[in-house]
Amino acid sequence: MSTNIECIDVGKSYLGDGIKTNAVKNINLKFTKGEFISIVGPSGSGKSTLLSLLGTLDFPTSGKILYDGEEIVKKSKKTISDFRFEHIGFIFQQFHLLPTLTALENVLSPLFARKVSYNKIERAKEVLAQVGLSDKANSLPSQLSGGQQQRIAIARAIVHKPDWLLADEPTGNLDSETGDTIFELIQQLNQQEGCGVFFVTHDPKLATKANRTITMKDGIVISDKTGERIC
Ligand SMILES: Nc1ncnc2c1ncn2[C@@H]1O[C@H](COP(=O)(O)OP(=O)(O)OP(=O)(O)O)[C@@H](O)[C@H]1O
Repeated sequence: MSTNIECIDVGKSYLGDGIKTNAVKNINLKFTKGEFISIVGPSGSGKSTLLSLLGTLDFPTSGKILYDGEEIVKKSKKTISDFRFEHIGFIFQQFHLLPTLTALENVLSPLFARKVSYNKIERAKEVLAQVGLSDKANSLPSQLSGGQQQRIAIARAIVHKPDWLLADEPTGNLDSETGDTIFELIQQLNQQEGCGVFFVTHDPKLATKANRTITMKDGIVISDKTGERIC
């Protein structure tokens, strides 16, 4: 499955305290597997909402999102969860590592209770090596720096070989030098593993390094630019 994604008139509204917030509106976008897309825009412009819709963590209140022509969120909970396991990896600003598990166990955790065709431990060691942390396999998250914890979170996000890596401000908690290194690592994985990347960021310098930049404001896409990578 190549998992191209198409958003058709996608909208998402939230109802809270009787007030309706239109978090995203009229989104019409197409994404091809392997693309590296940055998503920028002011706080509250709908970036995280769009990312959770693309990741099937939430469902649109209008319009639809097609994955190779299929509308996944209309299917059963199990089908949605299997789809997410097979196709999507997530990383967040807060690393969300399990504090009592070692780095290697954290990387392995998405594979617990899943049947896969490869050796799970070998695969986890392989991705730990890809993020440059083979020597930290037995460390607990508390024994690692912020940048190292984010690397472990990235290894965990790609261990199941997803088609798309969804990154919600993954450099937001890191100093700019570490943030740049994390960005470069994600770029490398995009090229080596062939997984597409959605990279939400507030950092315009990082955003321009992607080959496609989507800018949001007040829930709508105000620009969608594809160009040469600057890096
Ligand atoms: N669960 C929710 N319930 C109600 N309103 C929500 C919910 N999640 C988001 N919103 C609202 O939807 C709008 C878009 O929020 P979203 O988090 O997508 O923006 P963002 O661009 O990611 O912001 P930031 O850069 O601050 O993370 C905001 O007005 C927000 O308050």
